[in-house]
Amino acid sequence: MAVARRLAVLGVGLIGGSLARALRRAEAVGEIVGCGRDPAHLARAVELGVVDRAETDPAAAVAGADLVVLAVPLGAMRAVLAAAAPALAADAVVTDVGSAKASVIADARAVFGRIPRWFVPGHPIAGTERSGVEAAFAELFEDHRVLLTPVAETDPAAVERVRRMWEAAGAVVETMEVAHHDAVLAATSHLPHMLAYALVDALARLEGHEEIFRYAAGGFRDFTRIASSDPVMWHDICLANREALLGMLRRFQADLARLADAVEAGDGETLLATFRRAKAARDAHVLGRGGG
Ligand SMILES: NC(=O)c1ccc[n+]([C@@H]2O[C@H](COP(=O)([O-])OP(=O)(O)OC[C@H]3O[C@@H](n4cnc5c(N)ncnc54)[C@H](O)[C@@H]3O)[C@@H](O)[C@H]2O)c1
Ligand SMILES: O=C(O)C(=O)C[C@]1(C(=O)O)C=C[C@@H](O)C=C1
Repeated sequence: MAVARRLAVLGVGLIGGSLARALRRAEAVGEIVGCGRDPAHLARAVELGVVDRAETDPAAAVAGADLVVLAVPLGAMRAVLAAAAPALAADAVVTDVGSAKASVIADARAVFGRIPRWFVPGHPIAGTERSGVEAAFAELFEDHRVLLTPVAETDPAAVERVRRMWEAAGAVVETMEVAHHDAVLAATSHLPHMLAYALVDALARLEGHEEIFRYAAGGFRDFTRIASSDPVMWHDICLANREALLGMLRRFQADLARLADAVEAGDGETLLATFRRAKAARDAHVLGRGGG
């Protein structure tokens, strides 16, 4: 069943491009119009068949579109939404894919003076450490969760339209309260990215770090994969979700300090108890589960 006659994707990168590919493969949309800052990047998106045509002006991209997806970094959301706003069609539903939700809702309120009933905040819990349209693929969202965070003003019909869009892309859609979303993602996504960046950066600043990295094996590679993610994107996420992330960072600092104290005291019991509790939790809740 068609989700949109014309889909506008503002930000044709990993997420926006993957969604466009998925909806095209599902034959769920008519024309797909892309928008971005870089004409060469946009030309590539057209050349790859990810979008049918592309515009550098958000207003030109959304003109006549009945479904609009904001897929730019969080730091660009407000400017792009403001540029698109005057050209939004009366029947357009607008959603986003931002990794934090309160900040995007604040952006919508800043642009429109209220939270539009046709704006449905969303977040696909799926991705990779890569960026750009070349990294986009149709299967990215299959069996992964998408969290929609409607607020009191949000039109239920608009929520259902966005739900159908994600389901056409193969995702499993859930709704979540805004602050809870930002707290949960601070724990499961934003903190882990901070830790991966911090570890690699700490080692990279050591004297003789070349030798250290030479002897880094699978464990280091696994743990630090996400440190290859786009720094601007994660700069934006950390500042957009500052309060929730700070709470998790302070909690983690205290837990790490307790582990350091146990090492210093030769307190093997505390180390064993911690490691056993963590292994049991990961085996029970993370291993073997489907998507994000
Ligand atoms: N990467 C992930 O794993 C992941 C997962 C879920 C959600 N997200 C969210 O998706 C959004 C996009 O992330 P991505 O991974 O697709 O990034 P990306 O860098 O692959 O794509 C972003 C696109 O937006 C364009 N862009 C940037 N600033 C712009 C501007 N001012 N005007 C117009 N276009 C602009 C870029 O040219 C690029 O094409 C972010 O808000 C991010 O939080 C990312
Ligand atoms: O799999 C990855 O590489 C990701 O970073 C995806 C990931 C995450 O798991 O933290 C990153 C950002 C998102 O907002 C959602 C998912």
